[in-house]
Amino acid sequence: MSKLFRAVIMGPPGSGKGTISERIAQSFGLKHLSSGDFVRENIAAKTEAGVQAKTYIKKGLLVPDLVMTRLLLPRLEEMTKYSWLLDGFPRTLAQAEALNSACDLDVAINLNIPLETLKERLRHRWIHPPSGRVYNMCFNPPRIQGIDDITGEPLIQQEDDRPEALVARLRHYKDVAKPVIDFYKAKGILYTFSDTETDQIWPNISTLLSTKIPTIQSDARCASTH
Ligand SMILES: Nc1ccn([C@H]2C[C@H](O)[C@@H](COP(=O)(O)OP(=O)(O)OP(=O)(O)O)O2)c(=O)n1
Ligand SMILES: Nc1nc2c(ncn2[C@@H]2O[C@H](COP(=O)(O)OP(=O)(O)O)[C@@H](O)[C@H]2O)c(=O)[nH]1
Repeated sequence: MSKLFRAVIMGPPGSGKGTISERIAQSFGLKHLSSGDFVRENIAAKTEAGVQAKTYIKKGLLVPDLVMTRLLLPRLEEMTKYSWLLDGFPRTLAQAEALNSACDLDVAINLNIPLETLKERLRHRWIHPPSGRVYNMCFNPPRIQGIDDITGEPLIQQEDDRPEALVARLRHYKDVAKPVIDFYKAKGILYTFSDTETDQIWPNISTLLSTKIPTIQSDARCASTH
Protein backbone atom coordinates (compact mmCIF):
# COMPACT_ATOMS: atom_id res chain seq x y z
CA MET A 1 0.00 0.00 0.00
CA SER A 2 1.36 3.47 -0.83
CA LYS A 3 2.00 6.01 1.90
CA LEU A 4 -0.55 8.77 2.08
CA PHE A 5 0.34 12.35 1.22
CA ARG A 6 -0.50 15.20 3.60
CA ALA A 7 -0.14 18.88 2.79
CA VAL A 8 -1.33 22.27 3.96
CA ILE A 9 -1.70 25.44 1.91
CA MET A 10 -1.22 28.86 3.51
CA GLY A 11 -1.47 32.40 2.27
CA PRO A 12 -3.23 35.69 2.94
CA PRO A 13 -6.89 36.25 2.02
CA GLY A 14 -7.20 36.24 -1.77
CA SER A 15 -3.84 34.55 -2.37
CA GLY A 16 -5.51 31.73 -4.30
CA LYS A 17 -5.57 28.94 -1.68
CA GLY A 18 -9.02 27.76 -2.74
CA THR A 19 -8.32 28.09 -6.47
CA ILE A 20 -4.97 26.27 -6.29
CA SER A 21 -6.32 23.61 -3.89
CA GLU A 22 -9.00 22.73 -6.44
CA ARG A 23 -6.36 22.34 -9.16
CA ILE A 24 -4.21 20.17 -6.89
CA ALA A 25 -7.19 18.02 -5.92
CA GLN A 26 -8.09 17.47 -9.58
CA SER A 27 -4.56 16.84 -10.84
CA PHE A 28 -3.28 14.65 -8.01
CA GLY A 29 -6.47 13.04 -6.73
CA LEU A 30 -6.09 14.41 -3.20
CA LYS A 31 -9.03 15.41 -1.03
CA HIS A 32 -9.30 19.19 -0.73
CA LEU A 33 -10.25 19.89 2.88
CA SER A 34 -11.36 23.49 3.28
CA SER A 35 -11.46 24.57 6.92
CA GLY A 36 -13.86 27.37 5.92
CA ASP A 37 -16.27 24.76 4.52
CA PHE A 38 -16.01 22.73 7.75
CA VAL A 39 -16.81 25.84 9.75
CA ARG A 40 -19.83 26.62 7.54
CA GLU A 41 -21.06 23.00 7.76
CA ASN A 42 -20.82 23.08 11.56
CA ILE A 43 -22.67 26.38 11.69
CA ALA A 44 -25.41 25.00 9.45
CA ALA A 45 -25.69 21.80 11.52
CA LYS A 46 -25.68 23.87 14.76
CA THR A 47 -23.04 21.66 16.40
CA GLU A 48 -21.61 22.97 19.67
CA ALA A 49 -18.40 24.12 17.94
CA GLY A 50 -20.48 25.58 15.09
CA VAL A 51 -22.63 27.66 17.44
CA GLN A 52 -19.47 28.97 19.15
CA ALA A 53 -17.73 29.66 15.83
CA LYS A 54 -20.69 31.66 14.55
CA THR A 55 -20.47 34.19 17.38
CA TYR A 56 -16.91 35.09 16.32
CA ILE A 57 -17.42 35.06 12.55
CA LYS A 58 -20.46 37.34 12.90
CA LYS A 59 -18.13 39.93 14.44
CA GLY A 60 -15.52 39.41 11.69
CA LEU A 61 -13.16 37.63 14.12
CA LEU A 62 -11.18 34.45 13.68
CA VAL A 63 -12.52 31.46 15.55
CA PRO A 64 -10.41 30.70 18.70
CA ASP A 65 -7.84 27.94 18.40
CA LEU A 66 -9.58 25.55 20.76
CA VAL A 67 -12.91 25.77 18.92
CA MET A 68 -11.20 25.44 15.54
CA THR A 69 -9.16 22.39 16.55
CA ARG A 70 -12.20 20.72 18.15
CA LEU A 71 -14.09 21.22 14.95
CA LEU A 72 -11.32 20.18 12.58
CA LEU A 73 -9.33 17.33 14.15
CA PRO A 74 -12.26 14.87 14.24
CA ARG A 75 -12.78 15.52 10.51
CA LEU A 76 -9.15 14.65 9.86
CA GLU A 77 -9.59 11.41 11.78
CA GLU A 78 -12.29 10.47 9.25
CA MET A 79 -9.71 10.99 6.48
CA THR A 80 -7.04 8.54 7.64
CA LYS A 81 -7.44 6.45 4.45
CA TYR A 82 -7.00 9.40 2.08
CA SER A 83 -4.29 11.73 0.89
CA TRP A 84 -5.35 15.29 1.58
CA LEU A 85 -4.59 18.97 1.25
CA LEU A 86 -5.79 21.21 4.06
CA ASP A 87 -6.72 24.79 3.14
CA GLY A 88 -7.22 27.56 5.72
CA PHE A 89 -5.84 25.62 8.69
CA PRO A 90 -3.54 26.12 10.51
CA ARG A 91 -3.78 29.91 10.78
CA THR A 92 -1.93 30.19 14.10
CA LEU A 93 1.04 28.51 15.75
CA ALA A 94 -1.27 26.82 18.28
CA GLN A 95 -3.28 25.32 15.40
CA ALA A 96 -0.05 24.19 13.68
CA GLU A 97 1.09 22.50 16.89
CA ALA A 98 -2.26 20.77 17.35
CA LEU A 99 -2.13 19.52 13.75
CA ASN A 100 1.46 18.38 14.25
CA SER A 101 0.39 16.20 17.18
CA ALA A 102 -2.35 14.64 15.05
CA CYS A 103 -0.38 13.84 11.88
CA ASP A 104 2.89 14.23 9.98
CA LEU A 105 2.83 16.67 7.07
CA ASP A 106 4.85 16.16 3.90
CA VAL A 107 4.57 19.65 2.41
CA ALA A 108 3.47 23.13 3.49
CA ILE A 109 2.71 25.38 0.50
CA ASN A 110 3.05 29.08 1.25
CA LEU A 111 1.58 31.61 -1.23
CA ASN A 112 3.27 35.02 -1.23
CA ILE A 113 1.23 37.48 -3.31
CA PRO A 114 1.67 41.29 -3.48
CA LEU A 115 -0.83 43.43 -1.57
CA GLU A 116 -2.05 45.31 -4.66
CA THR A 117 -2.85 42.02 -6.37
CA LEU A 118 -4.81 40.78 -3.34
CA LYS A 119 -6.84 43.99 -3.19
CA GLU A 120 -7.67 43.81 -6.87
CA ARG A 121 -8.69 40.13 -6.70
CA LEU A 122 -10.90 40.49 -3.65
CA ARG A 123 -12.62 43.51 -5.14
CA HIS A 124 -13.85 41.12 -7.86
CA ARG A 125 -14.47 38.06 -5.64
CA TRP A 126 -18.04 36.79 -5.48
CA ILE A 127 -19.00 33.73 -3.49
CA HIS A 128 -21.87 31.29 -3.18
CA PRO A 129 -22.12 31.06 0.63
CA PRO A 130 -23.94 27.71 0.96
CA SER A 131 -21.30 25.81 -1.05
CA GLY A 132 -18.23 28.04 -0.58
CA ARG A 133 -17.79 28.23 -4.40
CA VAL A 134 -15.65 31.22 -5.35
CA TYR A 135 -15.76 33.27 -8.55
CA ASN A 136 -13.86 36.27 -9.85
CA MET A 137 -15.55 38.57 -12.30
CA CYS A 138 -12.35 38.73 -14.40
CA PHE A 139 -10.42 35.50 -13.73
CA ASN A 140 -13.18 32.86 -13.46
CA PRO A 141 -16.58 34.53 -13.92
CA PRO A 142 -19.83 32.61 -13.44
CA ARG A 143 -21.72 31.74 -16.63
CA ILE A 144 -24.41 34.27 -15.68
CA GLN A 145 -23.32 37.39 -13.80
CA GLY A 146 -24.22 37.23 -10.08
CA ILE A 147 -25.53 33.63 -10.28
CA ASP A 148 -23.95 30.37 -9.05
CA ASP A 149 -23.27 28.00 -12.00
CA ILE A 150 -24.42 24.86 -10.19
CA THR A 151 -27.47 25.90 -8.16
CA GLY A 152 -28.63 29.06 -9.98
CA GLU A 153 -28.69 30.84 -6.58
CA PRO A 154 -27.41 34.41 -6.11
CA LEU A 155 -23.75 35.19 -5.39
CA ILE A 156 -22.66 37.72 -2.78
CA GLN A 157 -19.60 39.84 -2.01
CA GLN A 158 -18.21 39.45 1.52
CA GLU A 159 -18.09 42.56 3.69
CA ASP A 160 -14.51 41.83 4.73
CA ASP A 161 -13.29 41.62 1.11
CA ARG A 162 -13.64 45.43 0.87
CA PRO A 163 -10.21 47.09 0.37
CA GLU A 164 -10.47 48.99 3.73
CA ALA A 165 -11.16 45.79 5.67
CA LEU A 166 -8.53 43.90 3.73
CA VAL A 167 -5.59 45.98 4.96
CA ALA A 168 -6.46 45.16 8.59
CA ARG A 169 -7.03 41.48 7.74
CA LEU A 170 -3.67 41.33 6.03
CA ARG A 171 -1.84 42.94 8.90
CA HIS A 172 -3.40 40.42 11.23
CA TYR A 173 -2.59 37.58 8.84
CA LYS A 174 1.08 38.55 8.74
CA ASP A 175 1.33 38.64 12.55
CA VAL A 176 -0.23 35.25 13.12
CA ALA A 177 1.17 33.47 10.05
CA LYS A 178 4.83 34.36 10.60
CA PRO A 179 5.36 31.85 13.47
CA VAL A 180 3.52 29.17 11.46
CA ILE A 181 5.77 29.78 8.45
CA ASP A 182 8.84 29.60 10.71
CA PHE A 183 7.52 26.39 12.27
CA TYR A 184 7.26 24.66 8.85
CA LYS A 185 10.56 26.16 7.68
CA ALA A 186 12.28 24.62 10.73
CA LYS A 187 10.72 21.26 9.83
CA GLY A 188 12.15 21.57 6.28
CA ILE A 189 8.76 21.20 4.56
CA LEU A 190 8.02 24.83 3.62
CA TYR A 191 7.74 25.73 -0.09
CA THR A 192 7.03 29.39 -0.88
CA PHE A 193 5.64 30.55 -4.22
CA SER A 194 5.65 34.23 -5.14
CA ASP A 195 3.91 35.72 -8.17
CA THR A 196 0.95 37.85 -9.16
CA GLU A 197 -0.81 35.12 -11.18
CA THR A 198 -2.10 31.69 -10.21
CA ASP A 199 -1.34 30.50 -13.75
CA GLN A 200 2.35 31.36 -13.24
CA ILE A 201 2.53 29.68 -9.83
CA TRP A 202 0.61 26.58 -10.79
CA PRO A 203 3.30 24.86 -12.98
CA ASN A 204 5.83 25.23 -10.13
CA ILE A 205 3.46 23.73 -7.58
CA SER A 206 2.56 20.96 -9.99
CA THR A 207 6.27 20.14 -10.54
CA LEU A 208 6.92 20.11 -6.80
CA LEU A 209 4.01 17.79 -6.09
CA SER A 210 4.86 15.42 -8.92
CA THR A 211 8.29 14.96 -7.41
CA LYS A 212 6.92 14.56 -3.86
CA ILE A 213 3.99 12.28 -4.46
CA PRO A 214 5.76 9.52 -6.47
CA THR A 215 8.71 9.66 -4.05
CA ILE A 216 6.42 8.98 -1.16
CA GLN A 217 4.73 6.15 -3.00
CA SER A 218 8.00 4.48 -4.01
CA ASP A 219 9.39 4.86 -0.45
CA ALA A 220 6.29 3.14 0.82
CA ARG A 221 6.74 0.34 -1.73
CA CYS A 222 10.34 -0.19 -0.49
CA ALA A 223 9.19 -0.18 3.10
CA SER A 224 6.49 -2.75 2.42
CA THR A 225 9.00 -5.24 0.90
CA HIS A 226 11.09 -5.33 4.10
N1 LIG B 1 -8.35 28.29 10.76
C1 LIG B 1 -9.50 28.99 10.57
C2 LIG B 1 -10.30 28.76 9.42
C3 LIG B 1 -11.48 29.46 9.28
N2 LIG B 1 -11.85 30.35 10.21
C4 LIG B 1 -13.13 31.09 10.13
C5 LIG B 1 -12.95 32.56 9.84
C6 LIG B 1 -13.32 32.67 8.38
O1 LIG B 1 -13.89 33.93 8.11
C7 LIG B 1 -14.34 31.56 8.20
C8 LIG B 1 -14.40 31.03 6.82
O2 LIG B 1 -13.13 30.47 6.45
P1 LIG B 1 -12.54 30.68 4.99
O3 LIG B 1 -11.17 30.02 4.94
O4 LIG B 1 -13.53 30.29 3.96
O5 LIG B 1 -12.38 32.25 5.10
P2 LIG B 1 -12.24 33.42 4.12
O6 LIG B 1 -12.81 33.10 2.79
O7 LIG B 1 -12.67 34.60 4.87
O8 LIG B 1 -10.65 33.44 4.06
P3 LIG B 1 -9.76 33.79 2.83
O9 LIG B 1 -10.17 35.14 2.45
O10 LIG B 1 -8.38 33.59 3.39
O11 LIG B 1 -10.07 32.77 1.77
O12 LIG B 1 -13.94 30.55 9.13
C9 LIG B 1 -11.06 30.58 11.34
O13 LIG B 1 -11.39 31.41 12.18
N3 LIG B 1 -9.90 29.89 11.50
N1 LIG C 1 -7.15 37.95 -11.57
C1 LIG C 1 -6.85 36.82 -10.93
N2 LIG C 1 -7.71 36.35 -10.01
C2 LIG C 1 -7.39 35.20 -9.38
C3 LIG C 1 -6.19 34.49 -9.66
N3 LIG C 1 -6.16 33.38 -8.87
C4 LIG C 1 -7.29 33.41 -8.11
N4 LIG C 1 -8.04 34.49 -8.44
C5 LIG C 1 -9.31 34.95 -7.87
O1 LIG C 1 -8.96 35.67 -6.68
C6 LIG C 1 -9.92 35.47 -5.65
C7 LIG C 1 -9.24 34.85 -4.43
O2 LIG C 1 -8.89 33.51 -4.71
P1 LIG C 1 -9.25 32.35 -3.67
O3 LIG C 1 -8.84 31.04 -4.31
O4 LIG C 1 -10.61 32.52 -3.16
O5 LIG C 1 -8.16 32.73 -2.52
P2 LIG C 1 -8.10 32.36 -0.96
O6 LIG C 1 -8.78 33.48 -0.25
O7 LIG C 1 -6.63 32.33 -0.68
O8 LIG C 1 -8.75 31.01 -0.82
C8 LIG C 1 -11.00 34.59 -6.25
O9 LIG C 1 -12.03 35.42 -6.72
C9 LIG C 1 -10.28 33.86 -7.41
O10 LIG C 1 -11.18 33.49 -8.43
C10 LIG C 1 -5.30 35.02 -10.66
O11 LIG C 1 -4.24 34.51 -10.96
N5 LIG C 1 -5.69 36.19 -11.25
